[in-house]
Amino acid sequence: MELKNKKWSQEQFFKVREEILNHWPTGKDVNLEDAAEYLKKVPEHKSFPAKLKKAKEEGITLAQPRAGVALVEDHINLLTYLQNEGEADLLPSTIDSYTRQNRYNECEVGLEESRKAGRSMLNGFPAVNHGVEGCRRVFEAVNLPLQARHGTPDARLLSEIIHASGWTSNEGGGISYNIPYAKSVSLEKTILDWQYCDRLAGLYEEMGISLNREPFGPLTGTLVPPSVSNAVAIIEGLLAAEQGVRNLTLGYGQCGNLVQDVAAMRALEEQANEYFKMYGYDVYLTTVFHQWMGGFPQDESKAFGVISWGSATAALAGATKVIVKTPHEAVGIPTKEANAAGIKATKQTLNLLRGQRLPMSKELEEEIKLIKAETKCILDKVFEVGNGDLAVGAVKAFELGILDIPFAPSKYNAGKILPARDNNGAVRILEFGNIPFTKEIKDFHRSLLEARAKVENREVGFQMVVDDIYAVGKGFLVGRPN
Ligand SMILES: CC[C@H]1O[C@@H](n2cnc3c(N)ncnc32)[C@H](O)[C@@H]1O
Repeated sequence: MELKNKKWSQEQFFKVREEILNHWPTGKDVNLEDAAEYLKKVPEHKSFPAKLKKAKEEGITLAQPRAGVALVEDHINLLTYLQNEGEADLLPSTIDSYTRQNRYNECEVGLEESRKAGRSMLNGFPAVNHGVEGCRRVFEAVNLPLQARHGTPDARLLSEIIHASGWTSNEGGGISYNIPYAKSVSLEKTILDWQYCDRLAGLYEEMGISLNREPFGPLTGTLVPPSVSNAVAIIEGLLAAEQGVRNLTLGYGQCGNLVQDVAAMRALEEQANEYFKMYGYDVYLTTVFHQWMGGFPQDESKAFGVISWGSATAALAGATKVIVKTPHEAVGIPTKEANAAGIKATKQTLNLLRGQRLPMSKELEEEIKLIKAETKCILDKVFEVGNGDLAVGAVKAFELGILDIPFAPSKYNAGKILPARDNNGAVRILEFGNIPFTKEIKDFHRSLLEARAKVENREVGFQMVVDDIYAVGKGFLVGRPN
């Protein structure tokens, strides 16, 4: 099928659907009419769109952890603990790495090993192998909305199964679940495959069932400049809207400087809404702020400092939702206790800051303007190289380095862009590659990096990037020279 940013016909969709439901035996248990009936019975308090809308109207920030283990019963115990002890507002099921690569055979092995070992031998919940039956058991056991969180380039079967199971939100996108997650999967394929996932959500919308879609905002989560991640978020939002998605959460990964992070969230929401309006999409938009996605301190007390700073920033930015980290972030998959502790620390901070927003200031206003201007430079070029087609333009933009994500593993990513922090810790750009910013914007970034270099009595250069990558793990924001 030729890639273009056009809503799939039902014929196109059902033709592909026949094939993907055969990718694993559990696919045969997915029945659209049965799924629609099941979804129509989802109560408000277990619907992602409903709960997000309520939070946005009340001006509060919801807390959502990541969590996933191999066996259904253990996963139910984990989610129930995070709901009752952790006081989570929304629940995930973080899907395991084999499922993300469609390696369902390995999931079977991991499930068997988990039963034998009495603990999870997978790094997440293998939803495809558990199928609708297992995923519905999870959904019926909890009392909060449930979302699939993963990193799956081809999530077509996974999306069919989780939505048929009452899970009213799905994370991911054709760019955001490819470039940071895969090495050699073509963008044409993943953008097409995610058009399928969005068209599925659109189909349910047409049946009167609202489902939430959440592109993965942070991307590599390593010093990603706000305008770069905002551009990708808006592109994925527009691609989803074209397939009939009506309820979107666009996201951003914390960089660490308060004014820049609040500006990024404000710019994202305002600019995304401008584009939805410009292209005539009726989208209900909410936002998600991811607590620091880079290297974490090993020390758990210091980790709580990072978690609380991310929570405070999310609240002051007025994010609809914040994704929670845990004090085990530096070591691996958290215990349920550590996961719950991360949520409770987050909610304590959110509650202390309830109703507060970072006041407008000259600094904040300028940062919002800068991020919007940069994002517009990128999006204008994406449309141009795609001759007006956003899907084609996105693929071309990566080929030309117009879209370029720092430290991404994908061979389709140019990898020429190099970020570094300025003296206040805001993420700026040291090497632009082919990112199409104006000379004025490039000079502005350079001047800020020169100012830092002067303070640190060193040259602007790659060592700053290296120092910044390790800084937070060492307890600082800016990687100062020794
Ligand atoms: C996007 C990466 C984030 O997802 C987290 N993560 C990945 N798998 C799991 C998991 N199974 N349980 C809890 N957190 C998880 C990981 O710690 C990191 O913060």
